[in-house]
Amino acid sequence: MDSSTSGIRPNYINGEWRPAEAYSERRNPSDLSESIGRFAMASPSDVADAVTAAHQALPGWSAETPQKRQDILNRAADIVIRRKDELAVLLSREEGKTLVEAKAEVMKAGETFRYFAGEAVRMAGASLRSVRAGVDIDMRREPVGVMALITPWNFPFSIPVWKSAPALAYGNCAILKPADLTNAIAWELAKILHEAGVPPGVFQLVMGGAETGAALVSDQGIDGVSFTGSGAVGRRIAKDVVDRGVRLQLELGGKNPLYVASDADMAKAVDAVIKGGFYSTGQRCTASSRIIVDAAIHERFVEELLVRTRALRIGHALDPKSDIGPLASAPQLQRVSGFVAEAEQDGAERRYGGDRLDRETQGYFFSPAIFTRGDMRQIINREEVFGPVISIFKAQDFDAAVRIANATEYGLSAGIFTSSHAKARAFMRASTAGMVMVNLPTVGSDYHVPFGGRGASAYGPKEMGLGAVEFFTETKTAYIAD
Ligand SMILES: NC(=O)C1=CN([C@@H]2O[C@H](COP(=O)(O)OP(=O)(O)OC[C@H]3O[C@@H](n4cnc5c(N)ncnc54)[C@H](OP(=O)(O)O)[C@@H]3O)[C@@H](O)[C@H]2O)C=CC1
Ligand SMILES: CCCCCC(=O)O
Repeated sequence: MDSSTSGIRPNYINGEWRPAEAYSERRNPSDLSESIGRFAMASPSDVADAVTAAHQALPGWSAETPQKRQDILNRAADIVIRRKDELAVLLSREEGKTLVEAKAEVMKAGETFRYFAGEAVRMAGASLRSVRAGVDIDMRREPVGVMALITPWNFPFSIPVWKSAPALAYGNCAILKPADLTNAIAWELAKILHEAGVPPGVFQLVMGGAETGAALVSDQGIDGVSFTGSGAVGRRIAKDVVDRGVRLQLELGGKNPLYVASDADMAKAVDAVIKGGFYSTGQRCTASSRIIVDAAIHERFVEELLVRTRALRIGHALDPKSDIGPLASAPQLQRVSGFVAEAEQDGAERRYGGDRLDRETQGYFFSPAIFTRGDMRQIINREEVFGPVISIFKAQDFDAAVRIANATEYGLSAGIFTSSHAKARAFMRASTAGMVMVNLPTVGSDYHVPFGGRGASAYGPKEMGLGAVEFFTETKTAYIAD
């Protein structure tokens, strides 16, 4: 499958591995001396060929039995589970998350394939009586068509699977354009689906940068786009596709609050902030970035958080002693460092961290940053940092905490730590987020329920679970009289 002459991993178009002269190379963010590999950059004509191949495959695939689709997705799940250790090592080497986090991501991808394998035979409609005599109604679901899947680098295996599995389960054809930072693990996904027996043109991989993504989105043969990434790019894609009547699903950023009430279990709340704010090097759309703490416990909370944060081990993602790996890239390091500098200029008090770290290998290592004196006028509390940086607010009471929590254009995830069920229920009702966590970190989600946000965090149907069928199928209602 490799282009033997150059060792460049080829694209996967119409069931064949297609080489290209242009390539990009990825280096391990934990150890820049190590190359992860070289990956072919798909040209606009490669993208056009993929869209043509998808349309050629669509009639057969959409008419395929649900059993056949289920079998292929179950085989993909089997391969993922069988290869989970090597896939996790590759993911950790390429993206920089620790091996523990990489294994969790790979397992979640395998479970997602298994879930949507089952969904293939549960593509349910409804039969109803009409309000008119002698008329029956049949409502059924049908595939949308050729779907462009555009994914970010921070969950470079599970997000492509989150999109590919339902797309295929419901009879669509899918063309994946992964982030250029993380082609290696996406290439393995193409290999897995090829081995699982996906027919030519049903699933395809076109690697490349923003220009490859733009060529795919703007192709007139695309029937739907599922995008996960930054708000800026999502809005650009929306401008391009909505006028064309192309179906669109955007999963964007977050500025997620975690409220620690005075009756919270302090140790659990501190642990949740560490996991939600700093693990995965803070590079999660669901990361806890605004921590709101009741005034009565504010200083005790900050002190306990500082003790735990100082003990964190920042290092090579594959080192079992590392709690936190490097940032994913040089631009990420520059971006996060810039936010730290701005925060201090905006009046936030830097209590810990926020600096680039040297380690035995050259990498993008960065110390988790803790700011107090949080204020919504500070840029760090309005824009997504996408790094291990948290800002702590002091709240005088519950209502003040809810106001701060909701004071954002985003609405992805929000959390509360409290021992009061009444307070938890009140927060769940008052939150403007699409997902609310009670006594849990703001990160983490189950694969069988809808995932997604509101406001600037999303557009269109939710992903995953019962949400996926709304995006990856069209309903058709038939009225039948004798
Ligand atoms: N809501 C959610 O579920 C999640 C949201 N995110 C968000 O993603 C962001 C980080 O990921 P990141 O990859 O940097 O996001 P980007 O928006 O930069 O990129 C996302 C994807 O879009 C591609 N792309 C870039 N420009 C265009 C374009 N003009 N047309 C089509 N495709 C394009 C990128 O390609 P390339 O990278 O090759 O340039 C990449 O594959 C954060 O904001 C984070 O919050 C991340 C995970 C989950
Ligand atoms: C897989 C994409 C988003 C995952 C959200 C989370 O686990 O926090």
